[in-house]
Amino acid sequence: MSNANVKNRLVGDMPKIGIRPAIDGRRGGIRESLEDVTMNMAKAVAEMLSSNLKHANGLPVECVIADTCIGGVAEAAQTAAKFERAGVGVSITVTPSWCYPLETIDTSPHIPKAIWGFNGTERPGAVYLAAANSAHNQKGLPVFSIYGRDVQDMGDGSIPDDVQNKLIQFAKAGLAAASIRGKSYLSLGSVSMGIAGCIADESFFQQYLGMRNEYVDMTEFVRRMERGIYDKDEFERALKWTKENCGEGIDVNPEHLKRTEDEKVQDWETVVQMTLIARDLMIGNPKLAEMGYGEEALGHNAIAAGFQGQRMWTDHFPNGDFMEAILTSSFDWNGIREPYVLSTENDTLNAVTMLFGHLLTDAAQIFADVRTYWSPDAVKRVTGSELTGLAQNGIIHLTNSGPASLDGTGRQTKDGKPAMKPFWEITDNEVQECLKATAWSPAVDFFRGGGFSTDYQTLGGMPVTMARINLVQGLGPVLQIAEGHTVDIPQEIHDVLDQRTNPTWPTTWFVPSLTGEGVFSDVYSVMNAWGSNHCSLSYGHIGSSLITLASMLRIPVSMHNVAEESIFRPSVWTAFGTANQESADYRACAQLGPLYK
Ligand SMILES: C[C@H](O)[C@@H](O)[C@@H](O)C(=O)CO
Ligand SMILES: [Mn+2]
Repeated sequence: MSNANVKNRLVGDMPKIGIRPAIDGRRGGIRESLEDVTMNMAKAVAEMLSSNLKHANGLPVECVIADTCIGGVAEAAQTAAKFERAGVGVSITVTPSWCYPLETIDTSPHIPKAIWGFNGTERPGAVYLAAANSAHNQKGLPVFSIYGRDVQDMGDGSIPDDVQNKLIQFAKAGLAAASIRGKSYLSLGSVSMGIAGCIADESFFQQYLGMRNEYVDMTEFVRRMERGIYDKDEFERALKWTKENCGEGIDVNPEHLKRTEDEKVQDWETVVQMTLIARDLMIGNPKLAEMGYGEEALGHNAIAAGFQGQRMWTDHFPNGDFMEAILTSSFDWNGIREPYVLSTENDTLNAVTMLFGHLLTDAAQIFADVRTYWSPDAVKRVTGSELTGLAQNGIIHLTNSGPASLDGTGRQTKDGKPAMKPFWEITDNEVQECLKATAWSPAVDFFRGGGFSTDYQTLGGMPVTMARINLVQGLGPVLQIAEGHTVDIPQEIHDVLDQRTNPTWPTTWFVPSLTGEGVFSDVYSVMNAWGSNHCSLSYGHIGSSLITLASMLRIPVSMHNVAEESIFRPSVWTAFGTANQESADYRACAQLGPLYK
């Protein structure tokens, strides 16, 4: 595998989970009686988390345990220093006993925090938990409170399932926040066709995500193409792979607009070069240093990027569809690898949503235009046929204007059902199936400079979550979430609807799960309430994890269909009201303000 295509991070560079065993500091009996049981809780949590979690780049998740139990402020400070040296990004305090809250809690302002207070009664771990929660809340340092449902015996070293689930959900979201912090968003170009989501709002990136904004003009692609600033060997390999694996689809253009065969040959070379160049711009490439381009070799430390494309680029050059589709997929000519987060039309807000989804699921995301709500009546009128099954209440046509990750074909499987998986679970055979399910159609009239769009139909039956961050003046960022499923519809219906829309683009038919309440009372209302033209689609029902991450970053959730019992936010949220959680969420986020302000 080429060095260039590995996201060049080592285990040591990844944020760690810091585990803090807190203890009653009284010597002469109490502390001594608790040392082992407390440290063993820390070890059990570390073991459980590192065996259940990986970073999205495939590296193992490491836990760092405090050198001693924390009985007072001196040990709390020693632990904070150790964690800082070790690069801890998330902290979990565990205890089976009473301890002194203000002296033992983690007071670092930027690290997401949780406390597991053992549900036992020999020593009052839950009393500590409640007192520590109140200390955190009084100090404006939100903490996730974890308290098992059933009483355990003091000597019971196991972690109950409900506690495990909360620890995992908290740790995964906390690691996502910590992995984003300090990275860049790279705008390749600027605002596409007046789409507001393309505005890189620096305060949002800096204060809510802890990120930098980087900008490269699209002329940089021209410079690197014309001067050959890319790995030529890799280019030859990539082009060969592309010719062998990326079959050309139908050319639906009228004769006078069709690109000639010679132009198409040239276009393939251009789009493959663009793919190499965009990746190098994001993460750098040591090969470029060998070629004498030391500055270019470094890249922009970008964990996410977007390509403006339309219109300045696409009016003249081949479009970015191949580049966006391949980079956001879990494989290319170098083999199976972590997908890149690269947004179409440089929609920065959709890129951030994709980044959340990627870091929470470890898998590729589908970037989509939220194109059309097809009611059962409208479908009947234009096709003469009825929607049935999951599709019977209408369907939402998710179809990006050209590219989408090939994982979005749904040709990977989990337990025999369509899925989008972390790259380390994907097989060579599944890669072939994704490639076979995709045709690369010559771009239509919107794209005067040519290019090849990703034409596929997502298989039905995948549980998925549609999400989107919107920015609202005076309010800041808000997150929308709709869990649901991809659906198969009869091919004759698909063909009519696809033909009427654009037969060269990827299609996902989506049905949100209806709850009977608010905007989730019908499919139309979900579409009608969507806050922008784009969404990101993640595999699985991850609304609850998205809500946990959003609460860490103080982004309120403006709509969701997640069951109340699976919502997990810092304990201070309950102080903002318990009867109406949506309203409490807005007020908690507003009061706390962005994490990195
Ligand atoms: C081809 C068109 O310009 C599309 O790119 C446009 O409809 C969009 O996707 C807008 O988000
Ligand atoms: Mn679009």
